[in-house]
Amino acid sequence: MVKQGIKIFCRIKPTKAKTGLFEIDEDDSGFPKLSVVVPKDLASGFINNKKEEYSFRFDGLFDQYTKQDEIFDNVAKDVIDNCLLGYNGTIFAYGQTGSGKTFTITGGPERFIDRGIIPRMLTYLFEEYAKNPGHVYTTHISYLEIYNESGYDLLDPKHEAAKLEDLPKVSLMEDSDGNIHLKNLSIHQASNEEEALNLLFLGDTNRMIAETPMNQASTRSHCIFTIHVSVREAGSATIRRAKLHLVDLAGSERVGKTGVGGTLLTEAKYINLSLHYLEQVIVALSEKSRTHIPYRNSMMTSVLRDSLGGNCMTTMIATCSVEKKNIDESISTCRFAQRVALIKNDAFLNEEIDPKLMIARLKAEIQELKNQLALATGEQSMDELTDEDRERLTELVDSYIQDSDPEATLNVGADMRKINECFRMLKRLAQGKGFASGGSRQKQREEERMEEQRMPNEDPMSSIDSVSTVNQAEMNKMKELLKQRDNEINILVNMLKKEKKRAQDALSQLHNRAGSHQPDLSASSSDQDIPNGYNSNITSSRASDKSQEPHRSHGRRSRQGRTQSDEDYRSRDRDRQSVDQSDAMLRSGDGARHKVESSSSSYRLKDSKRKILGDMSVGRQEAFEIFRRDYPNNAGIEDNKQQLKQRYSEAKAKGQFVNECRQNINKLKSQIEHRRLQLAMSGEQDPGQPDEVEQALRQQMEQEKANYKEIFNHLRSLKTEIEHLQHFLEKSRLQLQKDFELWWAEQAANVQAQQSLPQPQPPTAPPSNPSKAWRTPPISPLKDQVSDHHTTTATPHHQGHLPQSTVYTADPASARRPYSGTSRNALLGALSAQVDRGGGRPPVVPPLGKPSSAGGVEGPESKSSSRRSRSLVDSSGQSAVQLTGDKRADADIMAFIKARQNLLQARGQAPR
Ligand SMILES: Nc1ncnc2c1ncn2[C@@H]1O[C@H](COP(=O)(O)OP(=O)(O)OP(=O)(O)O)[C@@H](O)[C@H]1O
Repeated sequence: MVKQGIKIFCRIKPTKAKTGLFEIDEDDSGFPKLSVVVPKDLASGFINNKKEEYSFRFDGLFDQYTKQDEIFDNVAKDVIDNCLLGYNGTIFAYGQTGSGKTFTITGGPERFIDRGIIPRMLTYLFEEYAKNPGHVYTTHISYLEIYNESGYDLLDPKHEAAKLEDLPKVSLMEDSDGNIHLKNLSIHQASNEEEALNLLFLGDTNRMIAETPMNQASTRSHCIFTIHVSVREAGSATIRRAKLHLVDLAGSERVGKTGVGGTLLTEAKYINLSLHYLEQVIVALSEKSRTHIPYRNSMMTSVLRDSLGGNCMTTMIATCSVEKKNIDESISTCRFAQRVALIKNDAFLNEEIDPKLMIARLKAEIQELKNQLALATGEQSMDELTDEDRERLTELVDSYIQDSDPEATLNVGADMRKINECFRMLKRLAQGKGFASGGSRQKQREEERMEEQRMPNEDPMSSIDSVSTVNQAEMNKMKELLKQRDNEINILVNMLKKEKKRAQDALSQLHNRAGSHQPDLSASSSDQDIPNGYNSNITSSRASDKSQEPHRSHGRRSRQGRTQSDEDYRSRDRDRQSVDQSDAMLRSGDGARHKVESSSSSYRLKDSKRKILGDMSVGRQEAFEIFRRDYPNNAGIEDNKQQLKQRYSEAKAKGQFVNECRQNINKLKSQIEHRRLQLAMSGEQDPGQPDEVEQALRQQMEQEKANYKEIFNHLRSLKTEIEHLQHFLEKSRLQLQKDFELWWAEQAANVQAQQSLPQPQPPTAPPSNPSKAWRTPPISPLKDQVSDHHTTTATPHHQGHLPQSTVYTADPASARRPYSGTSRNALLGALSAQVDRGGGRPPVVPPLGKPSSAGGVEGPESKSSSRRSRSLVDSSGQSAVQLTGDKRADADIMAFIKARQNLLQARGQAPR
């Protein structure tokens, strides 16, 4: 058992603001110190505390320049290494909203280098597995989200969850021993890195889709990604199991800021009850006198029971923001961490006997006992011994006789039939008749060969005499020698036979192969010469369980009857498929065209645009296109697409190179084989002298292998990067779709509100950072418009009719940006076109910034446009367009009309 305090680390979030309030002191204590200087105006605001300087010690402190890989190396590696040894581990991130918890645990939303602890851990895990081929590993994954004391399974593969409540609900169960079980939480086996990452992607996507402005899930929910690892040494019955929780807690802010200037701190106010309960547990654990720890108060503390004061090696990462406005929260986070550091956990090795092996052992024992019983009662089995039984007995008797130890015993179990058979064999041997089984025949053959090896002039009688006088040890020695020679002869005979078939065209074949780009499928190459693990497929494979099993011996016929060349062929074929796949992806042209197919889930990525547009009406599609073009994240999406394209090209080139290396290795092997054969046949080879030609070939082969290894590793990391980029794109696609739908719904709602109220509403704009904008509490549109000169001011009366939950909290700059200039005209065009269609006109999509030939849309200065728009909506704001009677279609039409009017108003072209 290892008694260990919870380790605490602190990570400072990057900021452009120069605050000068924090200082990191790396003294010799091994525990760096974070000093926080509170400005006087803030210090007086702290409740019951007027201190101006605070200092906190941590096991490690990471400033704002620390990269994700450093965090992984310094915080996570230890935990995962211990997990592989059989110790449970937990890493949890704690800090206020927006301080970088998700960034640290899962990673940033766009760049590959920003991937967080979880994806890096999964990659590391499978790399470690590959390093230990003598061990059998299994990995299972679960992903739980806790929101408002309810648990949800994020690995629901249906991928249709529009709300958190659509996900399967997870509940807590406690067994009679007080152990907590999570009912309904699915657990998935991941046989390789790709499957594991796909599970993470699936969970993250479900998490994102389920997040709405109402529940602000990411801020107020806890997410627990759990990796279950089990490891067994090949042949051992002992199995080690460990659980690793990676926890992204809800935002920890606990105080409300009120008052003029927003600097006055009021009474502490919990916004998240479960974090309050977490604190209670931490406090109870840090007080030695406390016996009752209130784990049961919340679902999160129940799930993390072992991580807090139990059988686990736990690490906390406190995420802090150094900006002045966040200083109180950062101090609070650091204080919390100091308390956490006082908790002592008792981690022990989770070792048990593998039940399957135990059963096998018990079965053997039962059989033995049955045999003994039958022997004692005389009720022996009357079945004949099989040939296999006899062979085995012959081997046992033979090794018994050969054993020079006088104490050696012959143990064949309590089976009378076997005992009798052994007696029969021994009798035959004593009579000089030898074994009667296959084993004896082999012995006889050996003796005959010995006879043939004797000197031709030797008197047979005298040799018999001499044989009879040599002692047993010498005899054995000779037999061994004989066996060796036999083997050598056999090898040469086989080679000769092979050569007979191929000798005539061996050289021409070699030339042919050198000129061909196709892999040499006939080469009898052996994967023994390929470094371990390089035959593994770089593409996804369902049968990849094998990758976790100890490496099987190659170079001989496997149990399924496959030869090594078969394996080689298969392996090469897989490599080719991988390149082909990259090629196909590249050919598809559009980087957003996703080709990843997860083998563990039904998580499929498809053409993003088609997927979004699929069920939209034409007018909506047009509006969407414009929305997309002005979408604040569009630049990032395009950048990721370009990167993806680049990676595909790289992967394709590398894949070809790997194939070439493989072919070269096979060619060199054939050449070495051929050279040996030639020397053997010509008898020129001096056994004491290495052959220089062969050595040169070997050197070349080593070089090729090194190239192969290097490029293959590169290819593997490229593949991971490609998967991440694809995931980012898929996430962006979903976010874009979500934001568009919400914007659209808002327009429709505004129109409905407008129908009862003649005053117009200003347009709302997509958020500057859509994924985050939803998280902040809704702000009245009035607030935005005060600083937005391009929009009109809504009356408070109107706000009451706005769906508060869907109001964007975009900054004024971004609120203006999406609908300015040419895009504004284009959107206007799309809206007009839709309305026109409502009146029976053909759809018109005007070119950006140009007057529409069909008259649907004019440029900003066009008077006809504004004239026509007035005819669509009358001066009272009521629609002059005939509605269809269909609720949804009418809402669409009204949304267009409304949005159009808003835009015109913003430009001063429409009546208010
Ligand atoms: N170390 C960092 N480097 C670069 N960007 C960061 C870092 N930490 C956080 N960010 C960025 O800051 C924003 C907020 O971070 P993040 O979502 O991780 O916060 P959080 O603490 O998880 O918030 P919440 O409680 O709302 O979930 C994100 O856009 C993220 O990319």
